[in-house]
Amino acid sequence: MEYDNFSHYSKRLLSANVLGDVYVDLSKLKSPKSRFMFTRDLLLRHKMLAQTLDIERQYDHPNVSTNLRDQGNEFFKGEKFKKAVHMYTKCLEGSDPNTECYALAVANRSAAYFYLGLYQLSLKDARWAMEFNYPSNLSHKLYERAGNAERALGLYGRATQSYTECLKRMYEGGICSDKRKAAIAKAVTECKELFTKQKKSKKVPPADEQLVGGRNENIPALSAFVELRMSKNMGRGVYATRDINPGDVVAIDEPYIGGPVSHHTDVCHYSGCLKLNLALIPCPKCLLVCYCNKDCMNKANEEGHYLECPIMYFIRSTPGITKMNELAMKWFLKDYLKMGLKKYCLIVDNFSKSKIDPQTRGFDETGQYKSDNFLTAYSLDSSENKVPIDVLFFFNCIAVDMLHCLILSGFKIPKCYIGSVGASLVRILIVLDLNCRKLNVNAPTISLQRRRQTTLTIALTLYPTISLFNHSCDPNIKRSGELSDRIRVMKAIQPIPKGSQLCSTYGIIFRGHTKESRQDICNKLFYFKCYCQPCIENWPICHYIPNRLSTLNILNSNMADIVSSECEKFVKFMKSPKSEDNCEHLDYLYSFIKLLFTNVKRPFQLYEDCLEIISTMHTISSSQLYIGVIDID
Ligand SMILES: C[S@@+](CC[C@H](N)C(=O)[O-])C[C@H]1O[C@@H](n2cnc3c(N)ncnc32)[C@H](O)[C@@H]1O
Repeated sequence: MEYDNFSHYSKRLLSANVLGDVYVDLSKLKSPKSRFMFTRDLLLRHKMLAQTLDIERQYDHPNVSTNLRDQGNEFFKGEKFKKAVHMYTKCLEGSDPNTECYALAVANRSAAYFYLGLYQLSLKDARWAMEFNYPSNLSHKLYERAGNAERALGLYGRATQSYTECLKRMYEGGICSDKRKAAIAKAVTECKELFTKQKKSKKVPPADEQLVGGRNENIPALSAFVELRMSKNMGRGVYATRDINPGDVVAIDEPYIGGPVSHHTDVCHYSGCLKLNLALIPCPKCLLVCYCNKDCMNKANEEGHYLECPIMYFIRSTPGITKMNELAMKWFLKDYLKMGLKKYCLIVDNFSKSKIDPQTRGFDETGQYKSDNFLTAYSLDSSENKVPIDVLFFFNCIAVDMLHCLILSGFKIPKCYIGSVGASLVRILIVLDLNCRKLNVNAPTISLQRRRQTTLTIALTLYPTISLFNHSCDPNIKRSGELSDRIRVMKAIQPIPKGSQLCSTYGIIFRGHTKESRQDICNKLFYFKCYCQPCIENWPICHYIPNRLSTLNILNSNMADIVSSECEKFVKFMKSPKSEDNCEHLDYLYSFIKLLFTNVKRPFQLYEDCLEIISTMHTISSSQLYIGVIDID
């Protein structure tokens, strides 16, 4: 099963001999609220919920921590930096983060990392130490170290700021020699110069992308050249109202909610930021979420982190996909704070009672579909009635567990609202599961290889407008631009004639998987039978795709010679070394794919090759960005 610890709740019920009835009873209940309350009663009755939020955290005696740190210091003096890091880490594992010893050990480890040449780790620890109880009269040392690490990483803008802060603190403390101050002042000047030089040599960033034809009147994140239409097999979908060309921008969407995909990822936890940053600072209370800076931290608190903070540890121990559970709680708290409990419950209750029109789902009363609107996100596909009963029960249990912890932490919720909030959490979990976790092909990503074949998802993000696109195993639109950006730009990668549907891929394309395995994936992950062209026509996979022109695949015999000579040119193009200038190549590739689109029957190998090159060229490598992004603008 693809959810972690899926049998967490069912196993315990099974041992109490009640599980068999549970699924039957649950499936008889028609309203989400009654299902939630049923599950809650069950878990309470079988004492499966936490009694208290007190964590029995045993710290070492302060003497033990100090001793470990001293041992680390000895290794450090002897220039045995690896051993020093090991000792400081041991000290940190047993120390109370509220003590000076903890802050000193983090700071010392930062120094050891620096000497090992592990500048990113050194920087991270220096920033962490600043957030804890590091003696303020010594704080200039941390800023100097941060500056040194940033300088070594080529982050001259950040280094200038750190050295300047160091100098300021040296003067305030009045303890450093003039010689030391002069050295730091020199570092400030040098980094400033390097930063100016670096800025000048940086390539001009790509121009801001614009939606082709401007914004859509009713769906502002989509192009004016598309509209929503219903189809029997796919429900709602996005269709072209004019011919759309490869390279045209068809959607620019912002996430409704988002968070790092794992706590090991260097991504800011604040939903409105989600930037990569090698020197994130932790929330000083829970230490479990990290931010770029105080500004992001404050904004996240305004959106509800202060309410989830006391239960962060417990959410992290819930089964399922912890990061998704976290995101669900974050989503609820954000909207609870925006609307207040009464209004929130009224809205979610009305939603669950009303008959949903599949065509206008997610549009507001003024006829707008906006990605920043609660009901737009809340009404995204949740495959009503298709989610298996065991999965539905599992999500209900998680929602019960999380809400129970929230209440234990002091969150006030009148009894009459428990069912509404709980049921809304279940819906949020399912919407997130289907539209952001499994559909993470659109999520912010970094490349692990220069050619971007392998990427790593760094954040879970819910894009309400992009979620309107149906899936095709032969997508004609794809994400483009910087892959790590939280703002997602979708571009056409093939010609899309007026009246055709715009489809992205949910992660599978026909070239790599047989029809059976594609259908299997769509069914298992998204609960639908795929009705895209390659599935209906059973297109062959990769090595069976025709790679020669013949009377069988030339659609227009008058064009045969031109197509044939252009194909020869394209083969030469593929073999030739490429310059860095993508734009120059893209114009050529767009014209070639358009020629094949109208004249050759698909699938055809050169068409598929051209398509792949276009998709790759539309995205910007972020391997450099992983470092560069944290420098100042
Ligand atoms: C993210 S939503 C896409 C928008 C959705 N059609 C709507 O009405 O809002 C995903 C759902 O669309 C439908 N869908 C998407 N691609 C499909 C395909 N290739 N074949 C059949 N149904 C599809 C399935 O019902 C799936 O659960």
